[in-house]
Amino acid sequence: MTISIRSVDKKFGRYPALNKVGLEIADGELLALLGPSGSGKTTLLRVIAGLEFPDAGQVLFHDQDVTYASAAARRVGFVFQQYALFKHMTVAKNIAFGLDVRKGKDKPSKVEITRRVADLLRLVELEGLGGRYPSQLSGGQRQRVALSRALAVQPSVLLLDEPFGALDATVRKSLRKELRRVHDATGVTTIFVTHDQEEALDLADRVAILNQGVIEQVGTPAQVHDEPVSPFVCGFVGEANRFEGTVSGGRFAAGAVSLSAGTVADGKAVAFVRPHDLNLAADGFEVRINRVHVQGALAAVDGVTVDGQRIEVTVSRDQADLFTGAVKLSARKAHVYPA
Ligand SMILES: Nc1ncnc2c1ncn2[C@@H]1O[C@H](COP(=O)(O)OP(=O)(O)OP(=O)(O)O)[C@@H](O)[C@H]1O
Repeated sequence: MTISIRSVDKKFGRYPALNKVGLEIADGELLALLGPSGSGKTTLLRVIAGLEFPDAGQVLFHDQDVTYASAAARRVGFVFQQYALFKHMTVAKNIAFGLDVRKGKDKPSKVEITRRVADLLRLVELEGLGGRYPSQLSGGQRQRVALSRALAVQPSVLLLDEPFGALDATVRKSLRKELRRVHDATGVTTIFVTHDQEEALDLADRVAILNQGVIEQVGTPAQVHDEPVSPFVCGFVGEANRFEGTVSGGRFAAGAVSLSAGTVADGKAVAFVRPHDLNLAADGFEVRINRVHVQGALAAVDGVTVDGQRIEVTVSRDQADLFTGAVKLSARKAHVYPA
């Protein structure tokens, strides 16, 4: 199912939650909506679901205008952060629910429903747990049931709103992999809301970054990380050292820090350098090293420039010993924007 969102506006009172939002989602794509709290992610997901209607603009499913169609008519599958499972029903009954409530010729036979539930339990690796009740499952297992239940009705699109938000980091990571595997197995167009950039970059084919109701950039995880189009995207996606300074003749300067500014015009500017884009260089700017801490195969280095700006560097562990006392650093790559 391809989805087109065209110039969608949504206000709550006078507050614009979505402002001229446009987005094209390809058939079978897994897209993450990423942004800070209050940026409009949930509102956009609800507009796509048909749980909220826009003030202006259009939503198209496969070239058909569904802007004001109900959620049921759109055949969307939904997974929320809270496990919205029916407590008094077994796992199997929960998964079968959307099929059980169908009427007439739309309702599959009992045998067919049992087969589909078994397939879905296998898909999310919960075989043998169909007879349990939600209270007898872990948080991660409940979300896998919620995912199966959303998939049972063979939705045209699967929408997930922070589905792993309430789970601990390890379970989140494994469910992320699981969702990707399930997506690849089913091919359902999937839109996933998260405020966790690592989750978005790890999971999605493309990431749409929202800031105050506006989409600032849509791109592959590599594009939004390596070629951020705005200071907001650069600061939000991935780690970065941030400097406020001035561009003059193609160089950015902020106190002791000097960086290539590319084609940015002379004037006030803001610059970002990823910690792994800094390296030792005889003609670099001086940094006094405060601390080196090993993190697995990498080492994180904390330092400070002569005029007191904090600098973070990430290096491979075998280079860590070189970072003692005072060193000189230069940036392999800097992102500079007019301020
Ligand atoms: N029903 C509503 N009534 C009034 N304001 C609302 C309503 N729903 C959302 N808003 C406001 O619209 C803005 C966008 O909210 P939304 O829930 O879409 O953001 P979000 O990016 O999903 O945030 P979070 O990550 O915190 O869930 C927020 O400022 C929010 O307070």
